[in-house]
Amino acid sequence: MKRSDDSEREKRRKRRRLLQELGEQKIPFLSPSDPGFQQLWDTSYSGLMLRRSGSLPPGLDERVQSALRTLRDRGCLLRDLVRVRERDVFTTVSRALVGQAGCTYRYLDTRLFTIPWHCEEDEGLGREEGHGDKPCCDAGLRAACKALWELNQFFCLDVQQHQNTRGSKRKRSEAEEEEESKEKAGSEGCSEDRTCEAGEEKKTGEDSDSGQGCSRSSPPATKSGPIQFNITLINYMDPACMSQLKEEPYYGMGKMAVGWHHDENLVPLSPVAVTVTAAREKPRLKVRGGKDQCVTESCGFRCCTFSREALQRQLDRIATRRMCRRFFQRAPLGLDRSAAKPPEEKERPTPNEGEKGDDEGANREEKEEAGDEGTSKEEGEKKKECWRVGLKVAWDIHTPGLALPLQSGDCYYMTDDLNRTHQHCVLAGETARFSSTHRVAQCVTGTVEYIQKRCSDALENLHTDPETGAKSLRSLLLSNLQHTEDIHNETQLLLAVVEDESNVQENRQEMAETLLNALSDRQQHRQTWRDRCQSSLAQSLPPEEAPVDRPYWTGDDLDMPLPFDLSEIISRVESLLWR
Ligand SMILES: O=C(O)CCC(=O)C(=O)O
Ligand SMILES: [Fe+2]
Repeated sequence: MKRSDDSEREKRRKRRRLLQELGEQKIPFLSPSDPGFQQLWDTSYSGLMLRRSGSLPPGLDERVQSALRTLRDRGCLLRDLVRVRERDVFTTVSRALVGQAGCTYRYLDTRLFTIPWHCEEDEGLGREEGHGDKPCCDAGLRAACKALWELNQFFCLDVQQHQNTRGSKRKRSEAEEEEESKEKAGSEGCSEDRTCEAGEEKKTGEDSDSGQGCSRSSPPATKSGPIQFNITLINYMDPACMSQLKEEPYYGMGKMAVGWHHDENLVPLSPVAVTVTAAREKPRLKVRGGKDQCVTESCGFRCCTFSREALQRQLDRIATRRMCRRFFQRAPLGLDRSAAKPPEEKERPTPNEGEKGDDEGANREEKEEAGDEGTSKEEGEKKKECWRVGLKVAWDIHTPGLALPLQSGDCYYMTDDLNRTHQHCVLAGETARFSSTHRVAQCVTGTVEYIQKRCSDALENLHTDPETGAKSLRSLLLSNLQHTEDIHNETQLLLAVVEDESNVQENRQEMAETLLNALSDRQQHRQTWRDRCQSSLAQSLPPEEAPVDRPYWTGDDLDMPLPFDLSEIISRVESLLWR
C-alpha cells in the first residue's frame, strides 16, 4: 500500500470523526463587524496580514489589472482538470501559472508549466530557443508578464520587511519578558546594546504602533535569506457564469470559489502574497453635449451633477457595480434613474437562495445586519456581494473561523507557518474577480531542466554498440539500477538479466525485487494516467487543452521493448521471487 494512500485514508477518517462530533451544528466564524474579530485575528490568525488597496507603487495596480485582463482575453486562463480524493474535477476558477522560465507547479496531481515572466534585466529570457532575437510572445503578453514580475518584486520586498518587523517585535517582547524575569530574580537588566529600529519600521508603512521604542539589535527574523517568489498562480472567476458553487460546509460562510486547502508544493514556510482585482472594465468618462456627464460603462448608471474632476476622481475609485450603486444613491440631483441594471444582475439569485441546510449562515447574516447600528441596507448588501477569504485552523472545530472581506486592490499575506497550520478558502462575491497568488514553489525536482536531466541520466546506463546497434546495460550495481528504474527506462534488459537462470549474479534476487517495485509503480502510474485521460471530463475538453494519453503503445509496436500493460511481466517477476 502506498504511503500517500494511507495518509489520504487517515485524513478521511479524521474528517469523518470531526464531522460526527460537529453533527448538524455549524462552527462560528467572525467577520470584521463582529465583536472580538481583531482579537481572534491577533491570537489565532496572526500570520495573516492585510494591505488595503493603494499600497502598491504608483501605477502598478492599473498595470496588473490590465495584465490580468490580457491573460484572460488571450485565453491563457483555463479551468484545470485536477484530482480531488481520487476523482477528476475541473477547478471552479480558471488559472494560469506565470513565473520563472522553466518552473513548474504541481497541485492536486496536476503539473502546470509557467508562462515566463519578463524582467528588466533579462529581456533575453523567455525567448524561444532557436529563434534568435525573436521574443517568445508579443508585446501585449510581454507587458502583462512584466507587470506581474514587477508586482512579484514588490511582494518579495514587502513581505520580507513585514516578516523582519514581526521578527524584531517578537525578539523585543521575548527580551522584555526575559528582562522582567531577571528583574524579578533581582538581577540587573542591561541597556547598552540597544539600537533604534524606528527608521526601518517607518519604511514599511504599517503597524503605526510599532517601532516607536528601541530594541536590542537582532538579526532579521528570516534566516533563510531573502524571499524569492518564483511563481504566481493567477485565478479568475465570474460568478455570473458559475451556477453551482458549493456552500462552505463547516461554518456556513457562503458560496466557495475555492474550497478549503493548504497551498501545496511550496518550500517549507514559504509565505504567500495575494492581490485581488475586480475584473470589470474601468469606467470611462464621456463628455456629452457640453455637459459633464459620466457613463460608467460597466454598470450603465448615468450621473451628471459632479464637476468633471470630482467625477473622474470618483470614477477612479469605482471598480465594482456595488460601489457604483452607492455612488448612484448618494448623488443628489439630476440622475437618470431609468438606467438599466447590468444584464447579469437581473437573473442572478442572491447568495444562499434556494440552498438548503445553511440556516446558521443565513441567521448570521441577519444578526450582523441587525446588530450593526448605522449600517444601511445598501452596506448590508455590500457584505453579501463582497469576495472574502476564509481561514480556519486545520483540524480544529473549536476555534472560530475568520472571514475577511477583500476589495479590489487589496493584498493579503500568509506568513510564518500559517499555510501549514491553517487552511484557507475563497468565498465568492457577485462580480468577476482576479487574484494573483505569489509563492516559492518547491521546484528542485520540478523544473523543465531537471526533468530533461533525469531523462538523460536514465539513458546513461544504456550502451548501444555503434557497430551492431546491440544494446546493453553499463552497470548492474543495485543503486544504479534503482536510479534508472526510478526514472523509468530500459526495463527489458534488466528483466533479461533477472530472468536468466544461467546468470550467476549473486544478488539476482535483490535485482528482481528492485525491478518488481519499479514495475508495479509504473503500472499504477500508467493506469491512473490512462483513466484520467479517458474520464468524461477530459473527453469534454478541446484537443489542445485535453491531457494527452502518452506514452501509449499497442502490442504490435515492435519498437517498444516491453508491452504497455506490464501485468504479465509483473507476475513473472513475482514468481521468480517465490522460487
Ligand atoms: O484568490 C485568492 O484570494 C486565493 C486563491 C488561493 O487560495 C489559491 O490560489 O491557492
Ligand atoms: Fe491557496
